[in-house]
Formats: sequence, C-alpha cells, structure tokens
Amino acid sequence: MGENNYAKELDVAVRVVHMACSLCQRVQEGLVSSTSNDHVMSKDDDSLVTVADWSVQAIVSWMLSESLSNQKVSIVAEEDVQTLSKSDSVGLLTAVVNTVNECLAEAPKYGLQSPKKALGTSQILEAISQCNSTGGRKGRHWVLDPVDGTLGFVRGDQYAVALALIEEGKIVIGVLGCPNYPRKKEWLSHHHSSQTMPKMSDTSETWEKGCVMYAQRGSGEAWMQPLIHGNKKHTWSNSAQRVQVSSIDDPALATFCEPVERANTNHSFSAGVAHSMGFKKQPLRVHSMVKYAAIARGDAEIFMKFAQSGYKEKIWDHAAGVIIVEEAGGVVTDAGGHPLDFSRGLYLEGLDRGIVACSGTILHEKLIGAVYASWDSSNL
Ligand SMILES: Nc1ncnc2c1ncn2[C@@H]1O[C@H](COP(=O)(O)OS(=O)(=O)O)[C@@H](OP(=O)(O)O)[C@H]1O
Ligand SMILES: [Mg+2]
Ligand SMILES: [Mg+2]
Ligand SMILES: [Mg+2]
Repeated sequence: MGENNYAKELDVAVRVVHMACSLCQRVQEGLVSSTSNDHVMSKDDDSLVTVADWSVQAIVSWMLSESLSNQKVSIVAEEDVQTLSKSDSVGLLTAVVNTVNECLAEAPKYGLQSPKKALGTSQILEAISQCNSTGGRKGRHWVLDPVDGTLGFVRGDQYAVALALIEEGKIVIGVLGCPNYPRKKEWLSHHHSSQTMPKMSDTSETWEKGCVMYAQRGSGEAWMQPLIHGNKKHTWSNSAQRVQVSSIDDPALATFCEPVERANTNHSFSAGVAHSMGFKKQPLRVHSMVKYAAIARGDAEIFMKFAQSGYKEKIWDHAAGVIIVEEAGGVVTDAGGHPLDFSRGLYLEGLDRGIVACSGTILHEKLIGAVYASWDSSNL
C-alpha cells in the first residue's frame, strides 16, 4: 500500500473490514433462510439493529485496540449496548458472543491475531461500548458504521461495513466493505427477490460478489479487493485493483443513485432535479454506502440524498464513502457545493440541505445549479 503515515492503520483497517464482511455474510445467510427474526431488534428510534451490527462493532473495536495498542484508540460508532443489555436480550447477547468468537477465531486467515482464548460476554460488551467517542476537531478518531443499510441487510440486499479514520477533523483513511456488490453492475438495480439475477445467498464461486474498497487522503488513488470467499484455505494476499470514477459527463448518459426508502430522502425532489438535469435513466435505488462505492467504481455518476429537514446526517454514514469517491476522482459536497465537515462531532453540522456526490466537476456544477433552481419551486 506504499509508504505513508497511515500504512499500519490502513493495513489493519482493510483486514478487519474483510473479517467483518465475512461475519456479515454468515449472519445474513442465517437471517434470510430463517423464518424467525429474533436476531433483529428495533431500537428506540424504531430503526433496526441485528446481531451483525453489534458483532462487527465488537470485532473492529477489539482488533483496532489490539493491533494499534501503541496509541489510544478513539472510536465513534453507531451502536451501543442499551438494547443488548436488556434482560429479555439474553438470547441475542449469546448470539453476539458466539458470532464474535467465531469470527475472531478466523483472524489468522486475514493475517491478524486471534485472542488467546475466546472473549467473554463482559469483554465483548466492553469492546462495543468503548466505541463511544464523540469525535471532533482534535486528535485521531476512528469512525465506524458496523452495518450501514441495516434494512438492506435484513432484506438480503445491499449493505456496507464502513470504517474511516479522522485526524484533526479531516478524513485520512476510508475502508468500505460491500459484501453483496454484484459482479455485473446491472444487478445493482435488481432487488434480491428478482428472478433474473443469482440469489444474494448464493455463495458459490460461480458468482463472485463483494469487495472491499479503500483509499488514503491525498494519494489520488482508490483500490478494490475481492472478498475472501467460501471455505477455501486462502492465505491473505493483498491483490488490489485500482478504481476510478466514470468519465461520463453527459447527463443523458448518467446514472444517479439515491436511498431506497422515502423516509431517508425526498424522491420527488430528486426526480425534479433529475428532470432539469436531463437524466434519462431511472434512479438506481440502493441501500447503504454501496451508492458511494458505485460512484467510485464508475458504475454510476451521481448520488443525491435530501433527508427531511431536521434530520442530522451522522459522520459514520458518509466518512468512508466520501474519501473513496474523492480519491477515485469524484467530488462530494453538500447541496450548496461546500465540502462536508467531519470535524464537528457525531453529526455533519452546518450541512446545506443534502449531500451530492458526482463523478466529476462538470456534472457537479450542473447538479448544484439544478438543485438551486429546483429548491425554490419545491415545497421541501
Ligand atoms: N430519517 C432519516 N433520514 C435520512 N437518513 C436516515 C434517517 N434515519 C436513518 N437514516 C440513516 O440512513 C442510513 C441508511 O441509508 P440508506 O441510504 O441505506 O437508506 S435506504 O435504506 O436506502 O433508504 C441509516 O444507516 P444504518 O442505520 O447504518 O442502516 C441511517 O443512519
Ligand atoms: Mg442503524
Ligand atoms: Mg448507516
Ligand atoms: Mg449502521
């Protein structure tokens, strides 16, 4: 990964995200094939959380502390142990403990060290709850969304594992695991229930899906690795392929993506923007930061998200995706054209209306203009 200030951090982060992807695949297969949903819970805000969300947070927290123990590890992450510690969550907690230990036992496959003995419940709860940093403009903070797009995850569809490092308020590393990223970009637009694509739960080697992408600030390069698949006795090999944004700058040929759920973005506003831009294609609605991955890989040109006013975007929903798109040659700003500010704590404070990511400056300038023009005439 070249000589740089963050070589060790990036190396550990990429390996641990590979481990997390494997964990998620196993849990997702179980969820999709099971008739009960006792490994999925609702949080106080009615959003979903699963065994995978807590388990990934635990393994990332544990691995970062163990592997980078010469530094104090500050982690800002989505999950806490509130729901998991409730008296009626014993079954869930047992599932998390088993999932975490099963995953950590495989660490040597990824060139990392397993714990000497299986972690106990309290160690795992501690690893999860230690990710309670609030970030900010001083020092180093890891930013983790253990499962982004939990709804997609539960549906057997797209989701991502997102890990970034922020130093003095700036993102310096981003790693994005996309376990269901399809081999053919056309399959991104198919829901998992579609008859025309291989089933998401098909882990055979004939359909190699999934990747881990990563980038480091200022390198001008973004990279992608295939997931380590199946039961093959792989030893870690760091084969990576460079990714770059699309060169399409004609809106008529461009693909734009947006969140699936109406609750998370204003579909009719983005449809108006798309119309005035002259986009011809239907929007690509995909769960999670896989949308950023699609821009970085050149499979789509635009990502727009306009959350309801009053909703504050969280840094873990964007950090890894933003740096990967930028280093792959793209542009990410708020709807006013200003860079996103990751230095103000848990939220993207001061965000102007929404988030736009584009494959290049030509589309970006047009898009910002189209958002301004559409804003006044909309009743957002
Ligand atoms: N009301 C509202 N508005 C906007 N955004 C919200 C809202 N509520 C939640 N979230 C965050 O959206 C994250 C999921 O984004 P997606 O792009 O995957 O959404 S969608 O499922 O495709 O609709 C999701 O991330 P995860 O919780 O990690 O799945 C949330 O952080
Ligand atoms: Mg969530
Ligand atoms: Mg998220
Ligand atoms: Mg999440």
